[in-house]
Amino acid sequence: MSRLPVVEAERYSELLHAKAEALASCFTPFDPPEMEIFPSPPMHYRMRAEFRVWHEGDDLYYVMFDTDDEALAAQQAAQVEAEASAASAEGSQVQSAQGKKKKKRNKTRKPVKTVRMDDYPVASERINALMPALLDAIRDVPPLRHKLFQVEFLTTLTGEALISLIYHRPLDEQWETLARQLQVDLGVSIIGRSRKQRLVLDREFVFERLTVDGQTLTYKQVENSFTQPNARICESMLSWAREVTQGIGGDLVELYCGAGNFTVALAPNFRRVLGTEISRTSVAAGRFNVEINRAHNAQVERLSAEEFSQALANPQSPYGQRLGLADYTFSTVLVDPPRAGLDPDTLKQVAEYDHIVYISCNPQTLVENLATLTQTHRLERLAFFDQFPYTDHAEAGVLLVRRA
Ligand SMILES: C[S@@+](CC[C@H](N)C(=O)[O-])C[C@H]1O[C@@H](n2cnc3c(N)ncnc32)[C@H](O)[C@@H]1O
Repeated sequence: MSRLPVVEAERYSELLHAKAEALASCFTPFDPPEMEIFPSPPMHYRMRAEFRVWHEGDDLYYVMFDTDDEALAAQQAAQVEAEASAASAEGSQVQSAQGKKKKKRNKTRKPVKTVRMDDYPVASERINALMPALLDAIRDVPPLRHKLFQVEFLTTLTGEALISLIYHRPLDEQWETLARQLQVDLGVSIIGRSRKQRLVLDREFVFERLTVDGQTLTYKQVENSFTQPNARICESMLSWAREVTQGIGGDLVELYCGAGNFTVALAPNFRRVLGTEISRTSVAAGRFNVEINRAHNAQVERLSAEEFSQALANPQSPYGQRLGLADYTFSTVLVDPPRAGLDPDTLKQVAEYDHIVYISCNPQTLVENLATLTQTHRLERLAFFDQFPYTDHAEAGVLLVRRA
């Protein structure tokens, strides 16, 4: 099966409803309410995309890997990286003994299935415009194309764009001078990366503006850190979460809060909000986003979900005191974990709140966690957000309320 989404805009509605039906059937053991369905735009919905760069003689183009096997995809990535590195040693017809050895080893691996990507209809229009423009601008400029093996695009609804160029060689002053000109020519910000090197020429972030329930929220999104890929679906998720928590009051704790995506949007519904997150970069962006959106009742702290469970169990511990846990009265928890879902301690802790909002990018682990949570809580709201059209992946949201 193909991992790469194939856009079939005219069939989008049919595919959406088939996926919704399959998803809804996962929740039947939990006596669910009717599932709310939030469609994506049928095209140009992904605000970020990354491609490998394939060098072929004087030409270069983007490729992606097409397999449903994650391990194979990772292996292919490593293989193509090695090959791209060898191929981009342009002009050199002499292969090193090491290079020959590498090539021989690769022959024993499964064949790489790479797909040439001249455009990417699921990605934003800005990414589609930048894809050929970037290649045209660097094709005949050896210092910019030499050993370039990956390109990452991060764009926004407001039209901002940041491009990361990733190399198998150290970046020097000549690269920097030419990349600075490239920024101007393309109207983007550029970051150059190679082993142990990260050159931020202008800035390492973009500003996204999302409309939530008629209100515009501004989010700093930093390169190479988590952001919801589908901006319109993100707006739907934020509006839904705001609606289902309206009138609850009390305090909200959020685990896995990233750069404060939900923290900022839900702050008006609560007396105070505490967002927690493990990534240093996301925590810094989260604090910035709290400030810029004047969510003065919210704070973002760096700690893992596991550490938070420990702190909550002992509010007088150093962590508990630093967070001021004794001053909170949490009525609600919002979790938005990675695909693995909640670890056993976090699951136990989450069951302690009267209201649970669970946003999940993996229905399988959500269902596993619901088997525990529905022993104490009833499933009050259920939503399907089509974050990843034309794939089997589904994003779901549930509201659980403690049983009387
Ligand atoms: C699916 S993302 C959600 C981020 C955020 N809610 C949003 O909407 O952008 C999951 C987040 O969990 C963070 N994370 C992963 N493992 C964690 C852990 N054990 N404790 C706390 N945060 C974790 C990741 O850094 C990532 O930001």
